[in-house]
Amino acid sequence: MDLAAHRHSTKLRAIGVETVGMSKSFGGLTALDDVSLKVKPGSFHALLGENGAGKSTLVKCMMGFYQPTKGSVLVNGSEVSIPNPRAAHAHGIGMVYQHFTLVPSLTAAENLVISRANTPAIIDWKKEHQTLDAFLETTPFKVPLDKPVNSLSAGEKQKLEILKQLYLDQRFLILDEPTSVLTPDEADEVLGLLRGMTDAGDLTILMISHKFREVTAFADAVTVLRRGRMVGGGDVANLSVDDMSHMMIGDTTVRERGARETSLEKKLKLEVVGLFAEDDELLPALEAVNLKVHTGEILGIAGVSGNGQSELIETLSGQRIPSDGRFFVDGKPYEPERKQMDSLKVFGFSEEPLRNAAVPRMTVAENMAFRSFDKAPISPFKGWLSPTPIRKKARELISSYRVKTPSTDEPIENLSGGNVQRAILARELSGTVEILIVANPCFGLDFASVAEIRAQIMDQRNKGAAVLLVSEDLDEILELADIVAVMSEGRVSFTSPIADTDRAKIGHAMAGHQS
Ligand SMILES: Nc1ncnc2c1ncn2[C@@H]1O[C@H](COP(=O)(O)OP(=O)(O)OP(=O)(O)O)[C@@H](O)[C@H]1O
Repeated sequence: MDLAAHRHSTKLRAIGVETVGMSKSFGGLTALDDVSLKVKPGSFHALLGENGAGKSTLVKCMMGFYQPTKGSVLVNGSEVSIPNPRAAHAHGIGMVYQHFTLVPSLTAAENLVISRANTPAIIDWKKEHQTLDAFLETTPFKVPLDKPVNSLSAGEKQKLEILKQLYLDQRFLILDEPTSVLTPDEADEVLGLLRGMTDAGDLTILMISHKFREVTAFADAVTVLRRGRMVGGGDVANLSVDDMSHMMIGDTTVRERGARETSLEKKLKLEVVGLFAEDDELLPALEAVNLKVHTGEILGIAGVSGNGQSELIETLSGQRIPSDGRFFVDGKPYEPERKQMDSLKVFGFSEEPLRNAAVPRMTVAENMAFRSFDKAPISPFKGWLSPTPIRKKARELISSYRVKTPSTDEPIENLSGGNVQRAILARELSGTVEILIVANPCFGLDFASVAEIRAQIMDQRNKGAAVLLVSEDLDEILELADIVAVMSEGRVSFTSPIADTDRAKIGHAMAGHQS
């Protein structure tokens, strides 16, 4: 029997990992302060904490991406040295990221085989397939091996990411918000399978999550971080959601969303007619999309990512030229370019704000001033940025949107993901808004920030804004939208007032079934 076949025939068992007194500073900032986390072998452990609490820093230290300032890692009780991710892998510690890392044009089998450090120069595919089949027998995850990855659903891709880690013999998996790209059914399926493997003692999971529902349904233990310190945790069975949220934010009050007001007279505000667009590979991404958004209304676009939503947002915000179709605002033709956006008060919030809507190396204050940088009082003379009003305005926004930053002068790229998002949203929502176009505004945010941002969006709607909300989070659509439209393969496949539909019907349409 060859080595790979032998490896997969001996059943590998879950391993336990601990951090002892782990601290990490970035310059003067202590991101992690004396954290001792114990994840028992075969447990499903959740790591909770608000944005910027230190979760990513902790797991990056465990994975060898960062060297801790102090502290150590134990694997099955023995101290190990993890100078880099390769060393973490050698100790059986692997990580599954929010975003996919597979090669789209290769098959699942090819992706697995090339992921091995010891892939031979000439691959004996017959033998590899036999080994893969034998390996699949040992896991509950089933994925078609011979299809290119780009033809798999998001759920299948996520399963393949996990399979890849198991194939590489990682028996301690760190998952960073693993379900953010999945439909609710896919999320439950993937987490259920993982829970089965932990119960069987084959795997240990450490999952970063902001979703209490997932933590209570699938995790058995939890650790909560706040401002870099471990503030609590224990068995999930002994903790309520209130206990966990209190550990996360202390006595900070969570903003309640205002009621949905219906008194305003509705008027057609934004219309998309016969929109066609291509993606970056020049393949059809949008086909004959028609949408209407009225004043004082939120149109929620649901769908699994990659079904045309990004292209829709990009065409509406002038970042992609449509191949056909027209936009109207107040019944008049609309071109999404800066001048019209300003005069018609169209505001937008794109996905991945650090990449698409910010200049990473510039300061928080400068990034918050972008929208208004060529207008008084920020710039009394064109082209000259006046730092004092920029900082003053930034300080106001930082406090009302609870952006955690050491100062207004910190480069925005040093903020945690959630805080970059809050800074950009603060910038976009701070003026008078008539049309608001937002994509996944709460992606990766902690529950208190989610409540805050959703309240802000509802406020804008109640004040009469027409809101187009693209979201992969069905709970967000159910909570905010007046009308829901589902995008599937570049088309609007389903539309309904939210009151006349439900989670199952929308989920069904998201999965690509015609109803
Ligand atoms: N490379 C870095 N340089 C400077 N500061 C950093 C760096 N990485 C993280 N930080 C800071 O460390 C703190 C912890 O950030 P971290 O990303 O670990 O938080 P998190 O809990 O993962 O947050 P989120 O839920 O938003 O992802 C934050 O204040 C962040 O600004």
